[in-house]
Amino acid sequence: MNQSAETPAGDSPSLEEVRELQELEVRIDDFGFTGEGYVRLHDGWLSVPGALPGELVRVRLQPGQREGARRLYADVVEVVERSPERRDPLCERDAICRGCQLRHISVDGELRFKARGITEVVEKFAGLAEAEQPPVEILTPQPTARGDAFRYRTSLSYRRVGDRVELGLYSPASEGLVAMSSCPALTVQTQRVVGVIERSLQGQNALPWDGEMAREVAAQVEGFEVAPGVEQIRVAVPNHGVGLVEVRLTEARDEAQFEVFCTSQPLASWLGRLVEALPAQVGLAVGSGPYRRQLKEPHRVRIPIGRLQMEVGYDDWIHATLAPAEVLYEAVGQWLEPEPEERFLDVGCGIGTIALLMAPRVGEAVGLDQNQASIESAEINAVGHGIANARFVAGGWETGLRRLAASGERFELATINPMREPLGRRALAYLNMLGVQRLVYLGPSPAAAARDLGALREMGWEIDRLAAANLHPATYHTMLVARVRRASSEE
Ligand SMILES: C[S@@+](CC[C@H](N)C(=O)[O-])C[C@H]1O[C@@H](n2cnc3c(N)ncnc32)[C@H](O)[C@@H]1O
Repeated sequence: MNQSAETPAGDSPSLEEVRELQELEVRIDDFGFTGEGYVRLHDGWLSVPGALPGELVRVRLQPGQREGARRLYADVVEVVERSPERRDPLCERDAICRGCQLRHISVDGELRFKARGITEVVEKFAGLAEAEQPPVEILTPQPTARGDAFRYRTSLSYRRVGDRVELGLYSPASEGLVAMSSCPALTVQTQRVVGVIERSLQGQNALPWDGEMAREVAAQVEGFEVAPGVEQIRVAVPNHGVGLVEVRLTEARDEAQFEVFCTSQPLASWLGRLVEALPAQVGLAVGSGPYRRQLKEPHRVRIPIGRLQMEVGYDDWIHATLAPAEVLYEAVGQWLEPEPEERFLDVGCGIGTIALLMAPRVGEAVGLDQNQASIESAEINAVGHGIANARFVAGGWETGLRRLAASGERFELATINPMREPLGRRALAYLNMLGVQRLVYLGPSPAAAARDLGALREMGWEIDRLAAANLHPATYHTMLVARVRRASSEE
């Protein structure tokens, strides 16, 4: 049974006390890395999603805490003393959905949290003390609206509740599913696709595929066992107008079993209906890993980015949020200070957006990316815009940069825009051979980016501008943007 207690501010309880009390009042010390509130305990930490630094909150320990863990997790029961930064949440589902970790804080508070995060990772991983760092600028669309429809991907789970079907996101705070078609954080296109999936299920009081049907199939197939979890079909909807619905069968373990799943009547007819109902640019795939079948190919689409109309296919990476991305692209052009005769290298070019935006301002722009599909899209986009001084090459960080260096290419300017992994010292070393002097690093994972910045500093580069790019408002995600110059270069 839950007890209740108060701990005077400043008197932090121990892990054991928190476990015993289950429900207690705590003063939040600071933000954790992922935007949750955290409390320093005598011998560990307490993470409280949805609580803000300085607040006094009544919290309840979440069920299922790991034995011996030094970090415990609790939910807010009541905010006893509010932070002046606290704002009304973005939507009425706030209490149960944690998709947007910073939905309850003012825009200024969110931006300060993000800027501070950049300072901390640069100090920790790039080895540059706060006092030595340039001030962290903020790159965010103006005015910044909380609750912009910025998310293009969601996972929907299925479950049968009595004679009803629920489709949505599993909520961490209850066993229920949160419906996603009206989630204000999803892009309009993604909401539309989720709506199509929901409608395809309407009027059914049984799942197209569920545990019961699995057992019926199991009775027909020798060696087929039904494990717990077969009731769930997960549907992911990445989207920018172009997307893919993936129906994951949790139980396909061999080809024969997969075939039975796909052709079993309730599932097959539901999938058939979905193929008809989904927009042309959204594909449909069933299964995962080795047992996966594409039932409908997604069409390519055109997306406006600044003055460009970029063609994108499903296998291409592009920003989830366009308005903030445009602010970012604008900053890249300004920060690089290009001269008309200089050559520009776009490392991790994707569909070629940065190279094509830079091409009119430089002598030549070259894009490098390991994704062959994106290189083809980039070429299509260059031809489509009549841009003749941009070309694109396929290759990994190290091999691609080495080949460019080996063939005697030279560039004054570059951007580096990886995913969430650092490039590493060996790949970065080629930048010196390529003659690069000014570089803008766009790091979706600030810690990974700061590691690369640390390696560059060791090789004689200097960070002279820093920014936190707010590409995902209301979440803890921040992009680290840094301008780095080769200190030893003669300009
Ligand atoms: C964040 S996206 C950047 C896309 C592009 N700069 C834009 O603004 O649209 C990262 C890109 O890095 C590429 N990439 C990831 N790992 C790579 C590697 N090891 N070598 C080369 N490219 C890689 C991906 O294919 C992807 O297109």
